[in-house]
Amino acid sequence: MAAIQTNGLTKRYGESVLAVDDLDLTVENGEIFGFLGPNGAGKSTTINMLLDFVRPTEGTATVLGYDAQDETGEIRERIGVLPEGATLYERLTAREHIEWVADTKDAAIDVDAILDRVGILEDADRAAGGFSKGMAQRLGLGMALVGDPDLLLLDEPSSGLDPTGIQDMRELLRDEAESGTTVFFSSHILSEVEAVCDRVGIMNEGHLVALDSIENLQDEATGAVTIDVELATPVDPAVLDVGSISGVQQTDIDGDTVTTVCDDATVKVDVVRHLDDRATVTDILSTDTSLEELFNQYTGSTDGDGAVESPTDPEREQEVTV
Ligand SMILES: Nc1ncnc2c1ncn2[C@@H]1O[C@H](COP(=O)(O)OP(=O)(O)OP(=O)(O)O)[C@@H](O)[C@H]1O
Repeated sequence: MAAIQTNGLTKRYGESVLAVDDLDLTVENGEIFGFLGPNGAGKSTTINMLLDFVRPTEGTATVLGYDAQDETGEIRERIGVLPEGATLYERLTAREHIEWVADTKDAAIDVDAILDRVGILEDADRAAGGFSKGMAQRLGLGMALVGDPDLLLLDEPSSGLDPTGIQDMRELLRDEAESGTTVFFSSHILSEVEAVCDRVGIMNEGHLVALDSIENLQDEATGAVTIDVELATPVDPAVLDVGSISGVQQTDIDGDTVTTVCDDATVKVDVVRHLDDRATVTDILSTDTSLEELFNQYTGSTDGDGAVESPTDPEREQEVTV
C-alpha cells in the first residue's frame, strides 16, 4: 500500500482555472518526497485535496490506503499536517496548542519532548500571539508531530524559518523518515529539496512534469554541460583538436586547463578519452546539472526567478493567523 496515491486527480476553479490536471502520483511508504513547482503550479490544491479541504472535480486519492474523501477520520488520526497558512490561537500557549492537537487525536504525548524537538521548549508557556513567524512555524511543525504520525504532509515547511531553523527542520525530517514516517512536503526552496528528498515531483501549470529521484533526473537532463580537464603540461590547441569531437559546442584552453562545453552529459566521456590520447590528463572537474537547472528545464523557466526563492523572502513567509 502506497502512502499517497492519486488517480486522475483534477481540480477546476470555475471555467478558466485548471489548478490540477489529471494527476497520477504515487508516494511510497517511508520516502521523503519533495513536491516542487512555481507559484500557482497546483501544489497546495493537491495537498488540500488529499486533506479533503478541497473536493476534486474528477479523480480519486488515497492516503495511507484510505479514501481521501470518504475516510477522512481514519486519515486524520494517522497523519501530521502543516497546512499553508496554519492557524494558531492568540491566547493559547505553545503547550496548549500541542495538548489541543493531542486531545483531538486522542494521543498520549510528552509535550516537552515535542516542543524541544522543534526548538521552542523555552517558550512553552508563552501565548502564541507573541510568536514570530519562525516560532509559529516551529509550533505548527510540533503540532504535526503529535501522535507519531505515519505520514507528514507539510506545505512549505521552511516558510518563515531562518537558516538554523531550516537546518533543524531538515534534520527532523530525516529523523522522521528514519523512524519509518513518510514525509511529503511542498517547497520552493530547491536546496532544501535537494538536501533531503529521495524523490521529487515537479508540478507546472497543474501537470506533473517530472517524477523521479534527483539523481535520475540529473542523468536524464538535457542541455549543455561543462567539463574542465587539467593536463600535466600545456599542449598546443591544434594538437588537442577538441573541436573535432562530435557534440562539443565550445572550447577554451587556458594553460594546462581545457574547458569544454558539451551538448549533453554523454559527450564528456568522449572529451576525456580524446584528450587522454593526445596528452596526460591529471584531473577532471565536472558538475552535475543542479536541481535548479532541472527545475527550469521542466517548468520552462529561463532564469528560475519565479521558482527559486529565498527562505526569508517576505512574500513567501506564511500568513500565520495568531
Ligand atoms: N480557491 C481558489 N479559487 C480560484 N482559484 C484558485 C483557488 N485556489 C487556487 N486557485 C488557483 O489554482 C492554481 C493553483 O494554485 P495553488 O495554490 O494550488 O498553487 P501552488 O503551486 O500551491 O502555488 P504557490 O506556490 O503560490 O502556493 C492557481 O492558478 C491559483 O490561482
